[in-house]
Amino acid sequence: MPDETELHDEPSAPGPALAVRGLYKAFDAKVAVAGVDLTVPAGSFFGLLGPNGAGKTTTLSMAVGLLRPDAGRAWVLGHDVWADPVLAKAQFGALPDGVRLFDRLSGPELLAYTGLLRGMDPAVVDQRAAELLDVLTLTEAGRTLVVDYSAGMKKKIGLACALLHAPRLLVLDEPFEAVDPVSGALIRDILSRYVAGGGTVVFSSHVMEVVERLCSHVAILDAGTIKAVGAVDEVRAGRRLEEVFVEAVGGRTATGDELAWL
Ligand SMILES: Nc1ncnc2c1ncn2[C@@H]1O[C@H](COP(=O)(O)OP(=O)(O)OP(=O)(O)O)[C@@H](O)[C@H]1O
Repeated sequence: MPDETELHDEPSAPGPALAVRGLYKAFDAKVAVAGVDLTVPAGSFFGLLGPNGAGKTTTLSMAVGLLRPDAGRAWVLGHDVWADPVLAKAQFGALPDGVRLFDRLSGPELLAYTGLLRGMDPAVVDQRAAELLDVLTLTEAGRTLVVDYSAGMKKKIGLACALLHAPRLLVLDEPFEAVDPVSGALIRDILSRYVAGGGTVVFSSHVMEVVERLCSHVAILDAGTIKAVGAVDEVRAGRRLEEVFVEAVGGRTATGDELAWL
């Protein structure tokens, strides 16, 4: 584990939307995140790419205050996520991994509950909830409990909860996973408009095309460390992002001899 004194300086004002310094997390002997520094500029569309098990979920969970790091710090719009959690958490909306939701509620109930927890005016919550359910095609689900939603519907209601209080930063773990192509296109549109309007999005993915199409900035994470980071064009340096990714994470190619029994 790195010594806290080795950490880089705190991000200076006017700060980035999200900054993490020296994030480190081990689960017993397994080091999941091995000292990650990231600076997400305000107004950027930032993709965190990495193969399975790279540490994306662990990094984002620590960045939004859902998982306590063994070392390191995180700031949202200048507010320390661990020292000043109430203020920091008011600044962003998060879609956590596995969509940890109060799923014994219907979609409208979950949105109402989320809005009231955030101290929002009930009339505003009702109006925004109806609009979000409509735009995300969840109105038809009616009183169905979220626990009985499909995986893609759970992603969408989780996204609706993250958007409800109109935060300036969204931190989304695999927002496109399990959603159908129509919903995927819809979510891309919503997020693109949100960024065009001055918001900042950070999301994790393994889908290169989505990151290449949407993002202004990218970080490639592998084995708990950042292998490349910067504006997408800088990281790509004239190549396809997939090539850079495979090179960065040491991709393996099939020789044709594997699984000969299959
Ligand atoms: N609660 C936990 N207990 C033990 N090990 C964990 C725990 N959470 C994560 N890990 C381990 O930490 C490593 C990083 O996991 P993480 O979920 O952050 O990766 P990821 O990049 O999000 O992967 P994926 O793309 O497959 O979702 C993995 O080796 C995983 O097994």
